[in-house]
Order: sequence, then structure tokens, then C-alpha cells
Amino acid sequence: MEETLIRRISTPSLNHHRRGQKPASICWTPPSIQHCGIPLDPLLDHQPGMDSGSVMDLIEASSGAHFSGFHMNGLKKTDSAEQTSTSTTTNMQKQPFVIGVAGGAASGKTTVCDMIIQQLHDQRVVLVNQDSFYHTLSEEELERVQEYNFDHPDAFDTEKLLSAMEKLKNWEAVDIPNYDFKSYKHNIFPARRVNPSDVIILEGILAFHDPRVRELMNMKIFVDTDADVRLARRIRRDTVEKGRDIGAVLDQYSKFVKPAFDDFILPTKKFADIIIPRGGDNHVAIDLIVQHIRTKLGQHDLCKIYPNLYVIQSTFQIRGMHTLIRDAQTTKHDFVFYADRLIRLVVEHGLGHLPFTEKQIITPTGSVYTGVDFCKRLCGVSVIRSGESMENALRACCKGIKIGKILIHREGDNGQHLIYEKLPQDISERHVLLLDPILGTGNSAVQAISLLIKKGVPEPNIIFLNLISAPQGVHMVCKSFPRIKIVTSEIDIGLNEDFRVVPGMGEFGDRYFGTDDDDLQS
Ligand SMILES: Nc1ncnc2c1ncn2[C@@H]1O[C@H](COP(=O)(O)OP(=O)(O)O)[C@@H](O)[C@H]1O
Ligand SMILES: Nc1ccn([C@@H]2O[C@H](COP(=O)(O)O)[C@@H](O)[C@H]2O)c(=O)n1
Ligand SMILES: [Mg+2]
Repeated sequence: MEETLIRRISTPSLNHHRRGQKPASICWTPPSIQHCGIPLDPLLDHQPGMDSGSVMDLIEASSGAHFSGFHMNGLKKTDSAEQTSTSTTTNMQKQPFVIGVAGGAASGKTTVCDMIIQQLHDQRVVLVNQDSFYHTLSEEELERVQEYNFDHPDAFDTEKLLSAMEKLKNWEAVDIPNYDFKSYKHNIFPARRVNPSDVIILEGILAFHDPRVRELMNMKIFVDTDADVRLARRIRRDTVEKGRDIGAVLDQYSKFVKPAFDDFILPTKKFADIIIPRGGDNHVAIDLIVQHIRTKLGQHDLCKIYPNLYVIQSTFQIRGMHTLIRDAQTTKHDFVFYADRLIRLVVEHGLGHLPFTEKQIITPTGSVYTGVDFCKRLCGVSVIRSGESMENALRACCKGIKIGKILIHREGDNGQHLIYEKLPQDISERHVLLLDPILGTGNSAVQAISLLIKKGVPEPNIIFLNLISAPQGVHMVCKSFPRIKIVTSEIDIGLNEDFRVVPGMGEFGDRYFGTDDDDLQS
């Protein structure tokens, strides 16, 4: 496809087609699920707690009280850097919000970027121009510059651009070359040192052309301005600012600029998240974009990467509850009380992500009220045993809701996982609220979600509710299942050498159900 386009545009152009590209690819194999097939006692509907002897035996026999996060064998199955590392600082690097701005030449890209930067005045923003990565022309190319296609993807050193963007994304400083449009050279002015920032904007006619560069972007904007307006602006800019001859400008336009727009720039419009008609004149669009960027910057960095990750808005009440449940000195009674409060908030937030239908009712005043009807086909699934602590909150919010159970068990030292499940027969037709208060490595969550999907639950119908998530678990779940939703109340720093969430709050199940050593001794 790309080859065809290159041939179509190769009207006598001096550009050398400099290199081929490898598209970015992500490979990940979820750990396999094994079922042992031992039936649990009927666990559906209004059965608070887990009192089946056989299951309690399994829990006792299992190596570790918390069943929802620590599975070393699962970690060994993946070669992803996030999951193999044990450092608490893993992946804790700050993530800039990367915005790509593409559109035809003279469409108003630079103008739109300047307006965004001005309005984000309280943020650290850097602008990178794709123009800075034009190849320097050879002597031969310089001699016949009118035949050089500056609008073709091969006119840019995309490898260098990619490397600079990757560095900035990884919070490293870079030197951006300074391109001189008059001499077609870079060494006239020194390179510009660009420090990492909260927001990085990359603008250029072909900013969306390379898939690897696109992958780095959190938001893609296409500036859509009529061709005649673009041509008029270009004539003024190239004659006034660049001192070019109008005949040469028009020649360049019909020979290269217009065909390249049709063949390379316009086809990238489909990658845009936002299309701005009329560029800088569109104040409403720019206001909305700035508002969205501000919201994103206020969120946890992982929310910039994974749009389906929702961290409930922090308040002092929520921070206070976290302070209490995380405190090692908190009594069991207080732990349960504040954990229940937090769980209720997470459950209510999770329910807010369910689909709804519009419903009109008549109020006692005889007036019509247009509201919504709750989603009816629902069920909860708790990951035994910690997840059971969330069942009551779900029952309190959804009268008569069916609740299934999954037990993920590490068998001895051979690292095999067994899953015991008791789920509603018609689970594939329901929206599922998966309950587990801690998301640690993500291994248990991946197993539980894989089982639900195997049972026919569509991925977008699963909402995973938890109180505390480790970034490693978020990466693992979101990469494996990009269409499920995760709702959590706080994201912690990471995992320690024992794969426990830190700062965390210890073994949730033990603290909630009173089975930790201290309680047993007293
Ligand atoms: N809304 C606008 N109204 C009038 N002139 C504009 C507008 N937007 C941009 N321009 C002018 O058009 C030219 C191209 O705009 P620019 O933002 O540099 O486009 P791009 O970066 O897409 O090439 C510049 O001379 C700029 O001053
Ligand atoms: N030496 C050069 C390099 C590029 N161009 C033209 O610039 C346009 C891209 O810049 P925008 O700010 O408009 O995005 C592109 O259309 C090139 O033809 C040039 O004329 N001379
Ligand atoms: Mg520009």
C-alpha cells in the first residue's frame, strides 16, 4: 500500500527513499488457566462469607493468606520488564502527556499549538516540530532544490525523531536539531536542548505517518483547514517570510504539496482523536482540548496510558480512610469499618460505568421526569477470599444481585494454578463486577478475567473493582484485556521483593476476616 503511494508521488523528485520501517508490535501471552473441577458448595445469592469446609481447607493449605496478588510462578511466565522486576521503584517514572498535531502545510498547526501552550500557562509544556528532523540536503539535491519533495515521508529523518520522542517520553532531555528553511541545513543554529516536561507536543504535516511515533501519543489532533485557505496562507508565508518567488511556490504546491497531502497527510486523519476545523479560529475546540489536558494531568500517570483505568477522585475523606486501613496499628473493628466505607464508594463508582436506558416517570406532582433505568443483567464475582469482603457492599447497592466466586490457588511449589469456580449459568449474558480489594502482580486478576471470558462474558462487560492497585498489576491487566474497566481508589508505588503491594496495607483477607497472627493470639 505504502509502496503504491510512493510510486504515485514520485513525479521527478530527488528524494532518496531512505529506509524501510518496522511497525511496532506488542507480544504477550497470558498465563494458562487450569481447572481442577472440584465443585464448591452452592455459593450464589445471599451467602455472606465463605463457610464451606472444603474451601476453607484449601485456603488453609495454600501458601499465604492473601490469594489475590502474590503468584511468583505467574510472574515467571512473562518476560515483560514490568512484571519481572521486584523493585518498588519499577515503572514509577513520570509519564509526560504526549500530544500529536498533524494537518496540511499552513493549516494552522503551529498556531493551534501556540494557543494550547498559552492556555496551559501553568504547566510545563515543550513543543517539538517535525520540521526540525528534515534531512540535510546533499550537494546534488541542493542544486536541484525545486525538484526536492519536502512533503514526502522520506524527507524526514524519522528514526532520529522517534529516538528523540522516546527519550522525552522516558523523561530524558534531548537535543533537537534546528532546521533552517532558507539554507535547507541544520548547522546554521545550535541544537535546542529540550528538557522533559509534563506535556510534549509534536507537530508536523506527517506527525501521524509512522506507527511507532503515533504509538507514543496520548492524544492526536488533526487540524483540518480548507485547501484554498492553506494555499493562500502558504503563498503569503513563503513569499513574505521565506523570500520565495510566487511562481516557485505555486510549482512546488502543484507538484509536491498537494499530491503529498492527498497521499500521505489526509490518510492519517483517521488516526486523530480530535479534528479541529478552521484551526486557530476554533476557540471552542481549543478550550475543550486544554480542559481535557488539564484533567489528564491531574490524573495518575497510568490513566494517561490506559483510558479504561479509573481512579476515583481523591478527597480528604478518602485519604483519611486509606490512612486508617493502611495503619498497622488499626484495630480489626476499625479496619473493617473503614474498608467497608471505601469498598462502598468503589462499588458505587463501578456501577456508574454500567450501561443505562432512558426512562420517563411521573412524579407525585404529576410532572414528567426523564431519568435512567439501571442495567438489569448484572452479577458480582468475588475472588476468594479477600473479594468476599466486597460482596455486602455490592448487595447493598444492587438488590438480589447474583454473586459467583472464583478461588485461585497456588499448589505447592510447582507453581501450578488451580481455579475453583461457581458462577451463574447465564453469566455470558450479564455485566460482571469482579471483586478483589488488592491488585498486586495482576496474575490472579488475569486468571479470573480469562476464566470469565472463557465462560463467554464479553471483555467490555467486565468491571474489575479494587481498593488498591500496584502499577505492575495495572499494566498486566490493561495490556492483556484493554477493553475491561478497572475502578480503584488508589494506585500504590509498586511491589516489594515478596511481591507485596507497597506501601499497601498488609494481607487484606487476614485483616478483614481477623485471621492474622495477632488476632489469633489474642
Ligand atoms: N486562523 C488564522 N487566521 C489567519 N491567519 C492564520 C490563521 N492561522 C494561521 N494563520 C497564518 O497562516 C500561516 C500558517 O499557519 P501555521 O500555524 O504556521 O500553519 P502550519 O504550522 O500548519 O504550517 C501563518 O503565517 C499564520 O500566521
Ligand atoms: N526547506 C523546506 C522544508 C519544508 N518546506 C515546506 O514546509 C511545509 C511543512 O511545514 P509546515 O509548517 O507548513 O507544516 C511543507 O509543506 C514543505 O513543503 C519547504 O517549503 N522548504
Ligand atoms: Mg508549522
